Amino acid sequence: LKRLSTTPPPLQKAPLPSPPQFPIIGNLHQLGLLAHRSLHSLSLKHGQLMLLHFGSKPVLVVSSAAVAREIMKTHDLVFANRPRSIVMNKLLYGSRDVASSPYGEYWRQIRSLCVVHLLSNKRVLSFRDVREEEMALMIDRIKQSYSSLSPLVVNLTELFMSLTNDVVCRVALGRKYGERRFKELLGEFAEYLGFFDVGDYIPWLWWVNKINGLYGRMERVAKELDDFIDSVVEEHERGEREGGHEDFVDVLLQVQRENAASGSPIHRESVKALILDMFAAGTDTTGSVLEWVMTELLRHPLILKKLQNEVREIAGAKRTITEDELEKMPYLKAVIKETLRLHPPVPLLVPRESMRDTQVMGYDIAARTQVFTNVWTIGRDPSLWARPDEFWPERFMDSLVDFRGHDFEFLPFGAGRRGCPGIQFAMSVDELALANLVGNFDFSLPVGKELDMSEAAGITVHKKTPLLAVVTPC
Ligand code: HEM
Repeated sequence: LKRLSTTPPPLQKAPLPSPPQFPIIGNLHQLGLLAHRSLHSLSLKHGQLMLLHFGSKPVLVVSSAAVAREIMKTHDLVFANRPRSIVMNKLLYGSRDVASSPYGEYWRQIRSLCVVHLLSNKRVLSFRDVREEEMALMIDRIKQSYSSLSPLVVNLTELFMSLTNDVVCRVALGRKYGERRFKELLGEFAEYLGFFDVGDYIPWLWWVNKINGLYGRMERVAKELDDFIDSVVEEHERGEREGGHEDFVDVLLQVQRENAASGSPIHRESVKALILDMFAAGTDTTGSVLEWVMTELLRHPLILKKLQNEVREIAGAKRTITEDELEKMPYLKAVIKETLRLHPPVPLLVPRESMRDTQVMGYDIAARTQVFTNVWTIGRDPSLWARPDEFWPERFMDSLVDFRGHDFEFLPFGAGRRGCPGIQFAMSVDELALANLVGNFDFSLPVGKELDMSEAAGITVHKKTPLLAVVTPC
């Protein structure tokens, strides 16, 4: 028999956590420079469904239409969650927005508010004159800078970002806010949104970005943006806004009043988070489509010519294209689709997370596995697309394939419950801008300039270098 000891055994030191197997990275896109491209190479080697480990987190990488269908259709509910993110919590009022909110009753309410009141077809149509005015301003600005004495080189990247920002500003806040600091803040905000935070994957390293000051910088940006949006909301509440359109803040305040009366109040922070979501999800993405479409058209002058013929024939001598006329421009729509296939603005979609253990294509997938769907790779899959790497809009002319989330080989806006609710909004801006640009101007590359096709890092993928073109009124 062993004698029972009354003295407690010495405390065992807890084993130190083993060093991370995964390199500590600052930005998702440094995961082999550009994530969607490096994940593409990995999937060529390892297949269309890969399970990686980012620190302590299992991460599923989907690179085929068949697996995407399993995730976003067959098991859409299981994968309807978004992973928790320290960055989103800091920037978006504890993830009270639609895009980063975890799946559940709150998300259902706020998404429905967004879909029914802000982004419905009827509401998008009601902003038609805002879009048409902004297009006319853009065209005038270019024409006024033109002189027949020297070629006019336009920074199209800048032009498109300012266009989409102005449209979203007017629609969401009621007027344009051109102040430099506001634009800088939105720029920093967008940059932080794409940040790959090591603390989300290796929890015991949560302090790294606190110590290096990054969280502090994010909190300052979030606070400044909050002060700004607060002042805009207060201005609306005091009824100080001059005339004009009913904007998103008006709509949300109205819904807030109605809900308060019926006993289910909407918090002020939810209103502000939704407004910020419109900027976060709507400006960069919509601008990126225009940037890539013009890049491809500069590379393919015959396609540009064919598009100009279609647009100019319908516009006639007046040149200004209205939204009604877009319906008569199937080639324009095909050109935009082809751009979205080759250059999806959000190539890995917004990450999702499984809510319980499940099976995908016969493999066991644990609860809380994060999912990246590489729609960039799927859009170039040679088993689904003829001449996959070629910019060939004709492929869409007699095809029913569309980007609304039913065709899993073409998912630039995602699909299922968490699919993008802003498709109508984005397409109405992109189609009108493209038609007016190619209707009014000829485009060529500046002499001696090569087209740089490289992509910059970020959750939304832009060109690495700004797109410059010689623009000549016709
Ligand atoms: C060409 C432009 C755009 C592209 C390519 C795009 C793409 C996407 C993608 C890939 C997602 C995630 C889908 C998923 O998880 O399955 C998403 C979500 C979202 N988008 Fe867009 N988007 C665009 C424009 C817009 C616009 C203009 C708005 C609003 C003004 C918007 C609002 C949202 C919101 C609120 C979500 C979150 C949905 C949720 O989590 O329930 N997007 N978008």
